[in-house]
Amino acid sequence: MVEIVEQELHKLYTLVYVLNKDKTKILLGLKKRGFGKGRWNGFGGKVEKGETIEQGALRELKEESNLDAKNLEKKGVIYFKFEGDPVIMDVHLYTTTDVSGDLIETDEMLPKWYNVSDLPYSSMWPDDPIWHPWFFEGKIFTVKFFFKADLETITGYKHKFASSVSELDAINLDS
Ligand SMILES: CNc1ncnc2c1ncn2[C@@H]1O[C@H](COP(=O)(O)OP(=O)(O)OP(=O)(O)O)[C@@H](O)[C@H]1O
Repeated sequence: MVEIVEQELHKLYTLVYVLNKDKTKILLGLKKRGFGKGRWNGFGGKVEKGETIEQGALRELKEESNLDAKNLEKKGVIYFKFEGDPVIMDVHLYTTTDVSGDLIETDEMLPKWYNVSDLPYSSMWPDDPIWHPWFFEGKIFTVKFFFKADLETITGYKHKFASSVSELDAINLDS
């Protein structure tokens, strides 16, 4: 018997959520082109060769909003698997309340501050309302979402919480 195993290829991405000091507001950007066009999201993108994930997160934040972050706090890893696509997106999630520079609209993003209690979920990724409660409660987590090829329908997810960031890498969602 031949067992067919689908190869999984992982690609590294970053996602940065900028919050105000009292964490009542979040800076989102309306994606103007490419993957996720028309959706409000944090700032981020692919990690490039030769940079650390954190360097990639800082670079994407700067490229997409013109902001510099003083420090980034890691909050989790979110995996996305789309039906029929062997690539798994490994999205490393960071947050900061400490940014400097002038916020600008860029080719990629139209930025806007939102009240945390009033986010535009109908124009955001459908996974956001699932993991946002964990994020806003300050939890550290890892989660894997399974999407249909329509990039819209979630067929399932599995998640685990970590007690510290250093624990994150060791989490196996399949055990
Ligand atoms: C499926 N559900 C999802 N839910 C929440 N966030 C999601 C997401 N899927 C992708 N994301 C984020 O969207 C950005 C895409 O990045 P993306 O534009 O592709 O990368 P990058 O800027 O390098 O691209 P180009 O320079 O245009 O090639 C990146 O932050 C990534 O973490």
